[in-house]
Amino acid sequence: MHSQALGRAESPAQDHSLIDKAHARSRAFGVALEDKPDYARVGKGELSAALEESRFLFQHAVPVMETLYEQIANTHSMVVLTSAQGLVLHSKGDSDFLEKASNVALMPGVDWSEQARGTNAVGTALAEQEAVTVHGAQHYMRANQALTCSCAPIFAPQGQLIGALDVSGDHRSYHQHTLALVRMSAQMIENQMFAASFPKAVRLHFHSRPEFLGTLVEGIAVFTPEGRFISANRSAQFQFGLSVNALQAHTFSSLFDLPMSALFELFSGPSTAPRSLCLHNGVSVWCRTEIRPAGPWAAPMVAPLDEGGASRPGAAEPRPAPARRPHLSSLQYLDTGDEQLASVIAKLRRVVDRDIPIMILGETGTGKDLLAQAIHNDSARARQPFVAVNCASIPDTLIEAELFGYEEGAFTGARKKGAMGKIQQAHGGTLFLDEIGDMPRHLQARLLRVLQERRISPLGAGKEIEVDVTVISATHKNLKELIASGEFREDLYYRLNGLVVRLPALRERSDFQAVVQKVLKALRERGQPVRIAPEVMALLQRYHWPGNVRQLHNLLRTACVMVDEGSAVSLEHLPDDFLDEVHAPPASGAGAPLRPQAPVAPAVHAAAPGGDLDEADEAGQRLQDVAIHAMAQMLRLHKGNVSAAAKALGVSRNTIYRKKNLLPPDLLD
Ligand SMILES: Nc1ncnc2c1ncn2[C@@H]1O[C@H](COP(=O)(O)OP(=O)(O)OP(=O)(O)O)[C@@H](O)[C@H]1O
Repeated sequence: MHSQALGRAESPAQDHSLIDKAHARSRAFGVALEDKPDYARVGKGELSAALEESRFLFQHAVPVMETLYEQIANTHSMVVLTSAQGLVLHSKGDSDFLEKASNVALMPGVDWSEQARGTNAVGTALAEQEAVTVHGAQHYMRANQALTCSCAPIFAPQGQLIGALDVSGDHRSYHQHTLALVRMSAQMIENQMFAASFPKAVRLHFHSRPEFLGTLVEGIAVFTPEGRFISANRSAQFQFGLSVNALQAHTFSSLFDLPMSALFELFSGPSTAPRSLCLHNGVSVWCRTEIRPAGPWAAPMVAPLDEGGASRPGAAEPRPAPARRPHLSSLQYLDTGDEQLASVIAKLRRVVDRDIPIMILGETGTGKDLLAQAIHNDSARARQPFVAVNCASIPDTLIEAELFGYEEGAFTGARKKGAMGKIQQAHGGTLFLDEIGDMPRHLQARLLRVLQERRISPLGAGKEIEVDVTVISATHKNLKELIASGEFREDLYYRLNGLVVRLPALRERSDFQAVVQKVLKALRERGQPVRIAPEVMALLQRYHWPGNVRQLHNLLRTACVMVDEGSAVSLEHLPDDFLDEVHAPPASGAGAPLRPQAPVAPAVHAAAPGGDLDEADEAGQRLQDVAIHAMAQMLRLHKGNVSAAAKALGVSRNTIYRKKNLLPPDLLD
């Protein structure tokens, strides 16, 4: 589209309240209406630092700016790229429309924040995080009223504001479509940055109309190969009806009501035709995906710029992402000063690489999965696969195929070429059997045979396949009780419990503050603020944390999102439901939400002093009834969506799956 084809109008249809708000901010900043134009540029060092910080944006924005400029050439306008602070990083075009005194106004190094220049498209778009045109007299400073400017903010693939794209020109050259053009160009930059990020992630392209796949308006969402949400572009956020922050609590299966394995299955054939899927809100979309190998998925932020601001040859090529971050995945990382945990870690270190099966016990969210990964990463098998199977979340009817795999035609609906089971996938590495207490009885014998004979026979296969796996299992259940009731095989139990370790609940740990700091550090690595006010720490320390570290992690993540950059997390940033729970008087039989000041022993079947075991059992039963009732209510509210119900309750999905036998059968999706 050439500029001549753009429609003209006298002035933009503008949301006046937005301009009024910007004027009020400008007054509060003390910007003077009549200030003489002063377009002093920041020093060379400061500009280089800003360019360095924005190098990823710069690399992807410059080519788009060229194209945009071709479309507005001869309109006495310039295309301008700024940082998130409103500092001009790059501009393209002829500044002859500017008065002599101000012909450097749009040059790199000039600050166009609202604080510096009052209401203007760049400053106001950044402040409002919204695309805006500021035309003629709408500018706060008289010196800028000869301009018409349209600007759109630009967001990084991880969701944070990183800059703005602007077209500024003589106010007489105003075109009503300039803002749309700028908005589309900003989106193009965002999509290109998105495409260059998360190289190893599973990337899903989708739109309700198949002809829009591959265009600027398609939704793109990326997930880890295990199905954890990583990020989504603007269109995807719009289609999900959720912001990128809200999406952090989701997984592929909670957004598409399908397990990740079904997606792999759907796109496993040679056809690249789009397939129809249904979003969690009931909207049907057409999807395309490229299944990539599992592996590290974080985005490299590409190579640095040289002095002149140009990217180095080949700089757009992503550097290979580092392998796993060692501090996040080793036993050493988990040791933060709690004595019980230190002794667990010391025992584990002795058995790593000794081919001794390890069993991890602990409440939900205490970090059993993380510990299993750490054991694997500290072992000689670290470069081989780590394959986790959650026995509680796979329906009984599928667990056999999931674990042992199947051959072509093994059962109705079996995939054409058959499928490799998880045990075989773990060959050479570690098989982590999470929630082993939920393994159906009839499969326990088969599993035992695999562990004894180190061979598997996939469903429908005549032959056996050798497998070499080291096994780690985990459960929150009392396996001895399950053995007594005949639900768990004793011989399998003894096969699995070479070394049994128990992870302490968060409320029992003496290193609570260190755990909080570690979780905050992990959040900071995703660009979020980290300080925490002392009264918040005191409150957190007194809470009883039924969901353990997972609950703490979720709470801090939400709180950090609420906080302005540089400020500390204070009480007002904590979610209302958490504060309600903390401040509610303890319901009879439901236990107090705050833990006693002194560390407590695990409360399993502990009779109160002077009380008898029956009373404790009764209280435990009442507690269980309350929990089941709450789960059923939440599941009803969320139409059987286990992830959404678990999130609303602040528990893990496993906690709900574990109670599935006690819940009305039609409630689980
Ligand atoms: N020591 C820790 N430091 C930081 N984060 C942790 C720690 N332990 C657990 N977490 C975090 O808490 C969450 C739950 O951990 P994990 O899945 O390992 O628990 P789990 O005991 O296996 O839970 P479940 O029994 O419900 O499967 C994860 O987000 C994990 O990263």
